[in-house]
Amino acid sequence: MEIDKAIRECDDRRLQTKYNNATYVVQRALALYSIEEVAFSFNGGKDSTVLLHILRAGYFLHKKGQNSVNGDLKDFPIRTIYFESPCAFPEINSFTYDTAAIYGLQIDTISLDFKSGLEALLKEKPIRAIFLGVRIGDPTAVGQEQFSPSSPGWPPFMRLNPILDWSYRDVWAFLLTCKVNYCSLYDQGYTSIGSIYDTVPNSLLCISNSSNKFKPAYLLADGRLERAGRAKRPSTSTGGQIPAESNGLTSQDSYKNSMLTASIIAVGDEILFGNLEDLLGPYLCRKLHSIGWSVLQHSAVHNNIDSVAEEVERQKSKSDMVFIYGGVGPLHSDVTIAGIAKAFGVRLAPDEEFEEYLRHIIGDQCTGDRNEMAQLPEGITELWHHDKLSVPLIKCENVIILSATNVPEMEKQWDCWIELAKSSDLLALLEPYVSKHVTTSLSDALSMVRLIFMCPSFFLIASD
Ligand SMILES: Cc1cc2nc3c(=O)[nH]c(=O)nc-3n(C[C@H](O)[C@H](O)[C@H](O)COP(=O)(O)O)c2cc1C
Ligand SMILES: Nc1ncnc2c1ncn2[C@@H]1O[C@H](COP(=O)(O)OP(=O)(O)OP(=O)(O)O)[C@@H](O)[C@H]1O
Ligand SMILES: [Mg+2]
Repeated sequence: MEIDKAIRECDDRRLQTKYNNATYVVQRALALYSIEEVAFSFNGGKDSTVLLHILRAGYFLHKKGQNSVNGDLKDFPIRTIYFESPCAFPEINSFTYDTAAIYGLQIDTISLDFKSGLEALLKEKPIRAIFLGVRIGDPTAVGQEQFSPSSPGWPPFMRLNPILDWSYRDVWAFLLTCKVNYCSLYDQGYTSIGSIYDTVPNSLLCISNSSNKFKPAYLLADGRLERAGRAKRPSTSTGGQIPAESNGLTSQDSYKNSMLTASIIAVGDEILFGNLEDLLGPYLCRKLHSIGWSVLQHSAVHNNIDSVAEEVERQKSKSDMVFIYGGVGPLHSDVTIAGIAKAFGVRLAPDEEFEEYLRHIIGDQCTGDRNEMAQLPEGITELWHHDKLSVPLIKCENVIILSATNVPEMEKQWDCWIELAKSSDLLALLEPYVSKHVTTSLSDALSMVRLIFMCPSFFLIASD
């Protein structure tokens, strides 16, 4: 079988592992469901083209176990569904039908929306599971596993996502290594294809001396920018810009003129054993105080997922912002990020954008098929990039993760954080604050306390 052969003969270990895992998912699904009970959702896009060949290879390997296989191009009995739309690119339509003809796909074309179309299909056919080319990083992938039941409100079926953990880079490595056809739009600078109304070529591939000539999609160096050619929808991903609604604080107005609160969490056994003097916590306390924030608590916890999770869970609801440092790195004992994911009840998932930053630092020294440091809490993570930082600051809702291990590094990260916060709506919250001293002739301390409670803003006044 040509796909299986091409992957086994290539020398890309990462691709081989991704391929083995994906075809394994296909084989397990085919062991669980009969051929009549599965369907393949194919739309001619690059991810579903990868999936087509993974399914062909997975089916071949499944049948090989039963000694009843010929590996022919047209040996593909899985029902294929295509939701046709008048808004689709003609190139996508023709590629879909041409591919169906080459590989003998039995295509059911559906002209309804996804949900109604699936409802009608499932009434008519015994389908129980559908293969999709969804990948982590797609807006619809959040919370999905390789086997994910359809969402509440959708007809009941299993979503099968064999290439869920593939990156943009993996997709192109596969298509080019296997030398299979893909839709011609990808050679014209399109990197992710939606409808004709929301998709243009990716401007990052524009050939500099020409406004309408683009390089092919596989030359996009940073997979995180795959959707740069898609019309913007509300999203948590920032691409270096900080969205107004994402400062992690609940309501701006309620904070105006009142004191913002922070908690600081240090993670590290060495601090608790007394082997290391913690200089970073006091530094952060001073910095927070200098911008008028009140530090409610500064705690230290063990390098252990549950200790981090419990402390983050406590502090994130108590304070406006939580700053956490220590336990961020490549060691097995570095569990801060896993603890934060646990505190928010989300899983760790590969973050393609973060992986690209790490790749630039580690370069070719990066071995293996998965960079564990690029696993970040799914659906709640924003990367705040600053030119002075080699990797961005990581923000999970109102928790800021600082990877500094010494004061000069912390100073740099703090300065960058302040600058980035100023460029977002956090600016209003970082307005200079004025501390005023009063002298009173009131004789007893109790009267002084009363005065503080009656007009606190006199003691802490925002500049406006
Ligand atoms: C076969 C199939 C099954 C789907 N199942 C679900 C589902 O269970 N829950 C859901 O919210 N969306 C489901 N969707 C919709 C997708 O999540 C998503 O909205 C769709 O692929 C459009 O993506 P786009 O807006 O990026 O083009 C399904 C789509 C397809 C084609
Ligand atoms: N119109 C459709 N008909 C059938 N399946 C679809 C359709 N739209 C999306 N899908 C399914 O959802 C998956 C994810 O869609 P998505 O647009 O992210 O990927 P793609 O179209 O394969 O590639 P690209 O990201 O380049 O557009 C597809 O691989 C396919 O399985
Ligand atoms: Mg698409």
